[in-house]
Amino acid sequence: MPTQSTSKRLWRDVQVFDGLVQLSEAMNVLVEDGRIAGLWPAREFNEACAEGAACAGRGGVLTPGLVDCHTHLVYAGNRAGEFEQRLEGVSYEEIARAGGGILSSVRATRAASEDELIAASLPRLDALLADGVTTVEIKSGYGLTVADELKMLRVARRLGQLRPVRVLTTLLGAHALPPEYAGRADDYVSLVCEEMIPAAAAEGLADAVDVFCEGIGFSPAQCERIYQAAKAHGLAIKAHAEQLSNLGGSALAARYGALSADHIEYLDEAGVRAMAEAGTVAVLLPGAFHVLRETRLPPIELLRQYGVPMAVASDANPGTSPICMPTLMANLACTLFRLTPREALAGMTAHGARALGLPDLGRIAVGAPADLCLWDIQQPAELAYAVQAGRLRQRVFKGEVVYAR
Ligand SMILES: N=CN[C@@H](CCC(=O)O)C(=O)O
Ligand SMILES: [Zn+2]
Repeated sequence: MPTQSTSKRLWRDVQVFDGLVQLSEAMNVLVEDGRIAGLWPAREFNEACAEGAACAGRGGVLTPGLVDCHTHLVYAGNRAGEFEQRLEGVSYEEIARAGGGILSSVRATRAASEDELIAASLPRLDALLADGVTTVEIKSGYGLTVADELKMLRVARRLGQLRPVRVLTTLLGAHALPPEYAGRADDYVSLVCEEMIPAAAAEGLADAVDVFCEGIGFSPAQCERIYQAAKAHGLAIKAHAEQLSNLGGSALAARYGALSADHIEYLDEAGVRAMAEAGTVAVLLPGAFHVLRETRLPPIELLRQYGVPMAVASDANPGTSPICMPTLMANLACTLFRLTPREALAGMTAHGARALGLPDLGRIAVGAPADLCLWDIQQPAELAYAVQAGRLRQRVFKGEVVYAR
């Protein structure tokens, strides 16, 4: 893995997408001590500004490192068989109610050791990194016992030590009702609130708590109990909401100050308004929409009207989105959801970072952490336009060039 030793580096004559917009002319970008120290139009650039800086790259498009703010990267096994069933007309919900779906991945993940989960998950993480990711959120949710959920979170933390990437972890104990609690969902929610959340918080294993608020998941009342426990332990809140039906899960999450409500195909105007008022980010997951062959579109125009920031993420998981390519998500966000390429890229940078409570990330601005990608393309929109691996020339993490070719 090539690295450079100087801490002062200069990228020259690059087109810049700053996380929200494309800058109007070619720029020079100076990085020092892991942060962006200067940003000048290339034509105005004065060598004295960057004295002592090594030239790290010239030409191409510089973007913030991509932020994949919603993944289920850690799991064992796969669900290719269910993919075939769904193609034959069996629905995701029917498979779940028959004990497959998430519970199928739970069986495989419970049976796997931490090392086995690392071995299974690293290639997926590497695929994200090869496509420009510098920050990734990883959820638990395939353990559904205290020990197995903590195991997943530990694996997620270890992945962040094995590769130059920032990993945020989210406890998703309320992903599905484990079979041993059949008919006793409230008791399982008590386990999540009284044992899982306190244990994850005490061990520093979770940055946030998520729920699956859905008919095949948990009711709004059950989710609310989980949010109260998360808040009591100082953890941020997220929601899988309005994916298959409208239960008002996004508005509930917003009332608890959630960082994000994710999926949201069935979100209504009241939910959009609640999110706008709370500053809750809408996380769009076009991979799951595509794989489930969903037809109900998220309310993109309403989200725009109310000024709700829209993030875009891979939702990499074995069931609804077995896809580890964020730039493909940018393409699907445009083709399926009609986002503009600029919106899709903001969704994978500035707004993705905001969905993780990290507003300094995902930007190219003086003072921001220097997580960057240099791409061999002419203009930023190409990242959403073409689906093509191998365009990443450099990946920069905390000011270090951690990948170069
Ligand atoms: N909707 C719930 N959770 C995941 C899917 C998990 C699975 O099917 O394994 C999602 O984000 O789509
Ligand atoms: Zn998810």
